[in-house]
Amino acid sequence: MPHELESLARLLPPGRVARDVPLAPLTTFRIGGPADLLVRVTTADEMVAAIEAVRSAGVPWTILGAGANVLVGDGGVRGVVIRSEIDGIEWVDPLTLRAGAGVRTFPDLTDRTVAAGLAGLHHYVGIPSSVGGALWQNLHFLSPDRSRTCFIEEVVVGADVLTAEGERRRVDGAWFEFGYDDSVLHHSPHVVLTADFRLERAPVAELREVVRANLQWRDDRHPDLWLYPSAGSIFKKIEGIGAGRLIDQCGLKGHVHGAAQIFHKHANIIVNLGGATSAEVHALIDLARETVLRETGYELEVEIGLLGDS
Ligand SMILES: NC(=O)C1=CN([C@@H]2O[C@H](COP(=O)(O)OP(=O)(O)OC[C@H]3O[C@@H](n4cnc5c(N)ncnc54)[C@H](OP(=O)(O)O)[C@@H]3O)[C@@H](O)[C@H]2O)C=CC1
Ligand SMILES: C=C(O[C@H]1[C@H](O)[C@@H](CO)O[C@H](OP(=O)(O)OP(=O)(O)OC[C@H]2O[C@@H](n3ccc(=O)[nH]c3=O)[C@H](O)[C@@H]2O)[C@@H]1NC(C)=O)C(=O)O
Repeated sequence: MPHELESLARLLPPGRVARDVPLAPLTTFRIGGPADLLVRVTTADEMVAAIEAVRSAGVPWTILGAGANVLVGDGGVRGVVIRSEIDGIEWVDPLTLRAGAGVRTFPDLTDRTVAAGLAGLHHYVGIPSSVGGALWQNLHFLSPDRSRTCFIEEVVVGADVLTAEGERRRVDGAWFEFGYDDSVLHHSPHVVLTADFRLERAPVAELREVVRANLQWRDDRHPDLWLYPSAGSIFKKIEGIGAGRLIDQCGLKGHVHGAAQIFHKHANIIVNLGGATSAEVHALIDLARETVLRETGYELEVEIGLLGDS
């Protein structure tokens, strides 16, 4: 191990740096080989120390949040995987919540804000994500009347980040250059340490009704992660058409390859039926892309992050 990583291991509490750690249990897909080295950080200072160590050691590194939007290759991930478990939720003022990048948007932030009668994060109930992953992908869900999509960017007012240049600084929401399934985090290796969300007062009963309806909506379409591990939508949205609808029209819904399946309720989701490999999921991705292109002319683009060696 390079000496910078030895020093990091000495700095962190015992057990937070380990070699050859299987990543499958750290993902909602439950698929993937080991990280050469896994480092778990629970504070912003530990994250900064970890990034400084991997940068000066010159080894490849990857950040993992809730592991809800990634497919890890069967060969695992070379170099260092830093799991963001940055903790802590505090009120900056009565309407502004600050949360560590490793905090779960659901259930931690939804539960806390709904109970306090604050609107803004309740839309994202039921969606697995860390705060860092939510900013990375601009977490989104349909509005209560289903007429538009709500994005987490609407409530992000600031964040503490470690920039790609190694500077720790406070940024505002605009700095993230949010788009659909997109932010500046996709394009430069900046790291989110904490984020601030500005919320609005709303009656608790009204928020609870949105929570109930959104959970019902997801339950009707999405796999229960305990029964069917998955990573949510596999392909990017095709506005007004629907990636899932195209795959469905091509007759691929329910198609099985090994232990991976194009989910029987929603064709844009691939599920792990038990012991699926990354290679099996890739085979289904290729099948869907080739079939949809041949039969409809549309090119499907993968939405999830593909980590490591397939
Ligand atoms: N709508 C839905 O039903 C679903 C939506 N999702 C979305 O997927 C995302 C899942 O989040 P999560 O599981 O936590 O992410 P993951 O653990 O899946 O990590 C995905 C990527 O997020 C980036 N990332 C994570 N934390 C940080 C951080 N602190 N700073 C910078 N980058 C970070 C990393 O990108 P890099 O490697 O480039 O550094 C990482 O590879 C959410 O945004 C959610 O919207 C997921 C499932 C279902
Ligand atoms: C699941 C995710 O995000 C979800 C998000 O939860 C919901 C609610 O906002 O809207 C999107 O789903 P979606 O179901 O609209 O996505 P698509 O797969 O493009 O489906 C569009 C439409 O196709 C139709 N459809 C879908 C699947 C199917 O098997 N058959 C079918 O006919 C449905 O009418 C559906 O409404 C996001 N998916 C994408 C790719 O943008 C994720 O990011 O992982």
